[in-house]
Amino acid sequence: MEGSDEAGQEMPVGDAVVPDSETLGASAAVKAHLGDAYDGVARYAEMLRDQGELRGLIGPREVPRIWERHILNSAAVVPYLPTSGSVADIGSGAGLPGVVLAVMRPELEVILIEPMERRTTWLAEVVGELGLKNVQVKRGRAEEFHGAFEVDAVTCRAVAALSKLVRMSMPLVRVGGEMVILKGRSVAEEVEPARKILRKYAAGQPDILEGITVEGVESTTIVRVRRGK
Ligand SMILES: C[S@@+](CC[C@H](N)C(=O)[O-])C[C@H]1O[C@@H](n2cnc3c(N)ncnc32)[C@H](O)[C@@H]1O
Repeated sequence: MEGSDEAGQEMPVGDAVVPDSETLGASAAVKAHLGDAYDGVARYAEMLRDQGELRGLIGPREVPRIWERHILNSAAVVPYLPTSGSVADIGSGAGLPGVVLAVMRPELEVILIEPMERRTTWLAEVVGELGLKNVQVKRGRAEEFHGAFEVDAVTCRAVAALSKLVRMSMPLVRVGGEMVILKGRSVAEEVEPARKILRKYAAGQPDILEGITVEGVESTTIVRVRRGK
C-alpha cells in the first residue's frame, strides 16, 4: 500500500514522505488548504473513517488513506468548478467528490446523483450531519434525469470511461457548461474513443489538467470539456 502502512507508519511515496492519514488530516498544511471548509470536511472524513467500511461504502484498504486518496483527491477538482450556479456529481457513491465540494463551495447548488439506495441513505445522513443547505440527493442513474434538469457543470470520479461519461453526463450540462471530472493518469487514451460523442455536443478537445493537492500528496488528473451545443 502506498502512503501509509497498516500500522500508520510513514512510508515514502516517490521522494516525499507522507504522514499517516489522521496526521495528514490534522496538519497545518491541510487546514490552510481547506480554510473555512476544514471543520466540515474533517467531520465528513471522520464519518467515512468510522462508518465507511462497515456500511460497504469504501474498502478496508481505503480507511487508512482516506485523506490522501479520497478527501484531498476530491478537493483537487474544486478550483476548476464554477464559484456559483449548479453542479451535479454523477455516481457520488460515498460522496466523493460531491460532499467535499459542497462543503468547500457553500454558494454552489450541488446535486448528488447515485442509483444505490444504501448510498443515497448515507448521503442524506451526511448532508444532515454537516448541515449542508446547498445539497440535494437524487437517487437514480444519470440517464434517468436526462431532460429533467440541466446544471452549469457536472463532475464525477471513478464511474466510467470518458466516452460513456460523456454519454451519461453531457445531456445534464447546459449549453456553455462543462464536464469537470477526476480521472486517472491514462485518460489521454480515453479521448480518441470519445471523439464521436464529443462532436455530438460540439465539445472540442478536452483539457487535461493537473489537480494540485497539498505538498507531499500526489496530484491528480482533471479533464475539462465544454458543451458547445
Ligand atoms: C466506483 S464508485 C465511485 C464512487 C465515488 N464517485 C468515488 O469516487 O468514490 C461508482 C459509483 O457510480 C455509481 N453509478 C454507476 N452507474 C451510474 C449511472 N449510470 N449513473 C449514476 N451513477 C452511477 C455506482 O452506483 C457507484 O456508486
